[in-house]
Amino acid sequence: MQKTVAVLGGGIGGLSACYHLSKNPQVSKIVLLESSGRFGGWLHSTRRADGAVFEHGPRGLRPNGAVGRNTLNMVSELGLEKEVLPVTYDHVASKNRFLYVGGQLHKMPSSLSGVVRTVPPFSRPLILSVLKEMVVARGEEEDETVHSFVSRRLGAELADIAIDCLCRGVFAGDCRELSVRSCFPLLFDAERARGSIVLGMMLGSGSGPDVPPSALASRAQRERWAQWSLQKGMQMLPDALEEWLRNGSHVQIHKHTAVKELATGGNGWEIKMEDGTVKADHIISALPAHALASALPPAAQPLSEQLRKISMVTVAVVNLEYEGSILPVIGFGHLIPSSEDRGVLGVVYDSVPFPEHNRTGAPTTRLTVMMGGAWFQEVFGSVEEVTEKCFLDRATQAVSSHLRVSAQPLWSSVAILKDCIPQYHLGHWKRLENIRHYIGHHNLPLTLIGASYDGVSVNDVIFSGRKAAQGLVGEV
Ligand SMILES: C=Cc1c2[nH]c(c1C)Cc1[nH]c(c(CCC(=O)O)c1C)Cc1[nH]c(c(C)c1CCC(=O)O)Cc1[nH]c(c(C)c1C=C)C2
Repeated sequence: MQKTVAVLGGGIGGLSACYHLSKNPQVSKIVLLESSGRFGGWLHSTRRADGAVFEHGPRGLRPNGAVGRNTLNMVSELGLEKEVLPVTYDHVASKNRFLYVGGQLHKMPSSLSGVVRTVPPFSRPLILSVLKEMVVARGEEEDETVHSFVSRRLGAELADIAIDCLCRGVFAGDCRELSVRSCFPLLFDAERARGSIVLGMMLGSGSGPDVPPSALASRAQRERWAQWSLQKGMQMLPDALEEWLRNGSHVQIHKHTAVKELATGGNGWEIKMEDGTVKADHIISALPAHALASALPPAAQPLSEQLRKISMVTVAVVNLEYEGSILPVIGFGHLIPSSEDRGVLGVVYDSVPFPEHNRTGAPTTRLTVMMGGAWFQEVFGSVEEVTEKCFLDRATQAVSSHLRVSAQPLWSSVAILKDCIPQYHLGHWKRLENIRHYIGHHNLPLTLIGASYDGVSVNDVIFSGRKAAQGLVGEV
């Protein structure tokens, strides 16, 4: 029998699920419901008439691993190959990353000599921590915070500075609360399998899903791409997916359609919106966990309770454009540990990896300052009350003190990404186990995808959409 699948949420995960469902002959109808007026979620680019492109959310994607190959395969199938802007590992934006500690920028070691010497802000050569790591006893806990795990294995200094920064760059989160098991499963598994992160990384600790590479993904590997973007910004990807879905005969696309309530009925669902009801045999939810919790029926209260425990943080993203080449250093950008400044997380030097996104004509420098995250409320107060001007002032202050830039920006934009990154706090794995057990035990025709569960990167989210769509084969 042919079935109807409803996909809730038109971010990149929901679009990816629809794309793969549209190739599944067992699915006769796909209904995509998006509450806002646009698809793509946090993938959002401003394209100015003079050719300049500014990213308000994720910028370069990584090509590595099964999930990275999977995204490039999709890019290729969507006909976007010619739009790809690769950045290789030997590019200066891949080699040079900085930390802002003690009022100064410090280049992170990127070669062997940087690992064997003492390189500030660290007080001893990194090689000593690495060698010692191999003999530290295996942890016994089911989960541990990222900070505690790294302090135990590599020392407090690396945890306080490097890992604190990394967690701010990836999760905009606090490494003292984030779970190593869920945020860095490769590190956790390496310790479990080999007793050491270093040995685990060298020897490998298991294989990922099998995703054969397209010609584009093979090219990325051959040419050693570290990251890539698209000519007119990352938003080209959801735009191309939307076009693909609009050309499909059995996909119904709805924008401005918020889901109010979900009710189970017969073997499927009744999805109540402001102006009508849709019936579906199966739901793929690409909504953030807390948004799904609010729509679930009262009978599913234990599930809603678990979903609500997956918290989110808000990031203020300020894009700045300056006249000329104003950077005192060249690289990917710099991160700031929470001990130095709790509110400003980092600065990305966008024009270094992607000069193609600069306006045509005279040279410019494009920067993005990221603020808030896990410290948003503490530093800036309530998201409803804080003004865009406050973020713009704080961002230009940070650029002038960290990069010694006294010029005023030519152009700026402030975006407040409310609840944009889920936080996999200590015990996240157990919450996922409870959630999946509830869904299985109650035979709910419901699949959860998106950043709230098994990985926050764009590649992870796209892959979760594919897995959900393919997992329905034989089931719907
Ligand atoms: C809106 C802000 C975001 C911040 N992190 C993410 C977003 C969308 C998500 C994210 N960023 C990175 C990853 C890792 C995996 C990947 O797919 O690339 C994820 C899930 C990488 C990254 N982005 C920045 C940094 C410093 C890193 C760490 C790794 C690296 O050095 O390449 C830029 C950056 N992103 C955020 C901040 C605060 C920041 C600071 C410069 C938050």
